[in-house]
Amino acid sequence: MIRVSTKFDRPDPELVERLGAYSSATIHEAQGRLGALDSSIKPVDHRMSLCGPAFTVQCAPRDNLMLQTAIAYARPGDVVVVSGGAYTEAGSFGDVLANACQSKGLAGLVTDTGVRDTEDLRALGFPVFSHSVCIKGTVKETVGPMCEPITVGGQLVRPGDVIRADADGVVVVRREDAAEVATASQERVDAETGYIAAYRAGRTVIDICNLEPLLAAKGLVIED
Ligand SMILES: O=C([O-])CC(=O)C(=O)O
Ligand SMILES: [Mg+2]
Repeated sequence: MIRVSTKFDRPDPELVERLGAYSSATIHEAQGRLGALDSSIKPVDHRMSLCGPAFTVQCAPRDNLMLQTAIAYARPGDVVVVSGGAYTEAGSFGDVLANACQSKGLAGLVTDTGVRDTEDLRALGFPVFSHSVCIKGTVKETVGPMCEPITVGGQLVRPGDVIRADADGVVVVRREDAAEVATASQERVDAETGYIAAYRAGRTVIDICNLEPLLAAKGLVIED
């Protein structure tokens, strides 16, 4: 017998909302360039984005039994994070399951395997981030872990960690670091807003980034 528990601590919803205000790239930078899932995991529509606690599940390759089970037990606001062993030649999720997720109020799905029915997923607007798009169907045979730490896109994802994803990619934030990362993200946005204002006012990259001493120290002489 395999026992799984669906009980885990979720982050404060206000904290999730705060992180959702920042882009995946900003969060990745703000937490010291950590947490980015492999860049091959991308939205099926660039307008899709999500932010929510991870509800993790491990599937056997080309088998979506546990993914279906996870959808049944995930809570509104959760992001279902699926490892299918990075098996690309399977369409483990499509518009039928997306309707099940959306009607439950789930925040989205992230997977290192494939999805299908992408035209319908785009029309539905349920946020789906996948490693591949593949028409090949899956079986429902293998039980496995749910709400346990898994590896997806080269990153460890634990249940309750915060997943933020947008057109640029997917980043995971440790639940215990979420408040600190939100603050650091705001600091980064403030700094970047300052850079943009300075560039628009006509200042140069050399000036703003103080590149002259750096380039000179590296022995670069520019004849302009
Ligand atoms: O049926 C499946 O297993 C996956 C799929 O295509 C859907 O959810 O529409
Ligand atoms: Mg389908």
